[in-house]
Amino acid sequence: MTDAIASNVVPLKWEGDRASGTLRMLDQRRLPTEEYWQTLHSAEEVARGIRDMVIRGAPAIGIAAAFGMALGMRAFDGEHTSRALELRRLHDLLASTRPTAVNLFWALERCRQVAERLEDADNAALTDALFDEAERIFQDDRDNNLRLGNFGAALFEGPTRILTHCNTGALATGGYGTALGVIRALHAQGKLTHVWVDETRPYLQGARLTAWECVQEGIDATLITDSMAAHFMKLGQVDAVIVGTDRIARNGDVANKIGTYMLAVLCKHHNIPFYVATPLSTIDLSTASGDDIEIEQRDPAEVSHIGERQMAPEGVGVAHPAFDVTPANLVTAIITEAGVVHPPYTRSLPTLF
Ligand SMILES: CSC[C@@H](O)[C@@H](O)C(=O)COP(=O)(O)O
Repeated sequence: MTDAIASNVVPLKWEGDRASGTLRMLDQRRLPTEEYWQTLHSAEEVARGIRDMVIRGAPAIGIAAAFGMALGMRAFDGEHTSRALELRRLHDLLASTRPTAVNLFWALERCRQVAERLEDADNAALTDALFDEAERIFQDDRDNNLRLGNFGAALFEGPTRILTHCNTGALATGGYGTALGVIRALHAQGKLTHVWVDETRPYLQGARLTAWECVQEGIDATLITDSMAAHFMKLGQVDAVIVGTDRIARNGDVANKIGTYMLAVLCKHHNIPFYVATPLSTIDLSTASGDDIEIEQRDPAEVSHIGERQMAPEGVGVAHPAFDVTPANLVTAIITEAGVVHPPYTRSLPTLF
């Protein structure tokens, strides 16, 4: 796959050799004002990085978890007989970090299969194979994004104004991005007129990260609060909405950043297409519908405060579901590296695999 039009932004990188090297993670909590790379040595540190949102975005979480498994195995010097127990512990540690993004569990399952295949190999060989797998997951995700970006861009003929939500770019993936990957491809093909970037309350992934990626890439973007989307749609200034996803159920229901469902309803009202861009690794055919997807509940302080500053009075109740589920009937099409599928998703999604 060509790298020619890919951005250079990555959420993590390996530094040094496998025996003593470290995982470097770009601390996304400090962007856009500071580019600070954390240095991680262990599975425990990787788990903390995912839980604390140093790294976030469904595919990036999966990639980090795979490196966490490799780092965990590298540190293991026990007997072969206790290895299965240690692998289980590492799996559970990493799986407990965030519940909604299925890529986390998908990547850990790939690592489990590697360990199963190498059951009789020594610890060093298994560690090496887990590093190989983590690198493959990383590289494949980037390649898949480039593919799906081109499939997505082909849906648009002329000058296009896109609205997007949360951060689905290079920072959230192995590189390039899903929804932001389609936007990058449109930009590269000269078809993109403008991007509306939802700030994405309360964690501000749009304002802090998508806006930063657009500026880095020279993409003409305007930051809006989530509540302004309807206004610009009514003015006829949005041609399509493209979002990413943390998990798509078998019936096509889409879990994504809180506020996504609201956009899909607005699109229906304004007769605007609502697209979801995703690698196949985020499609979970084992989950029947969105009702079965666990929605992460995050710290209320992320809603009541902006940074350190308290915005709400003590004593008020605060809710913070980090994701919502958009019903399949509001989704115009799902864009993947294997092509674009349309409703009914119960029929079209399985054809992708
Ligand atoms: C390619 S990223 C798709 C989704 O993971 C993204 O839209 C999103 O909701 C990220 O949520 P986050 O809570 O920042 O991890």
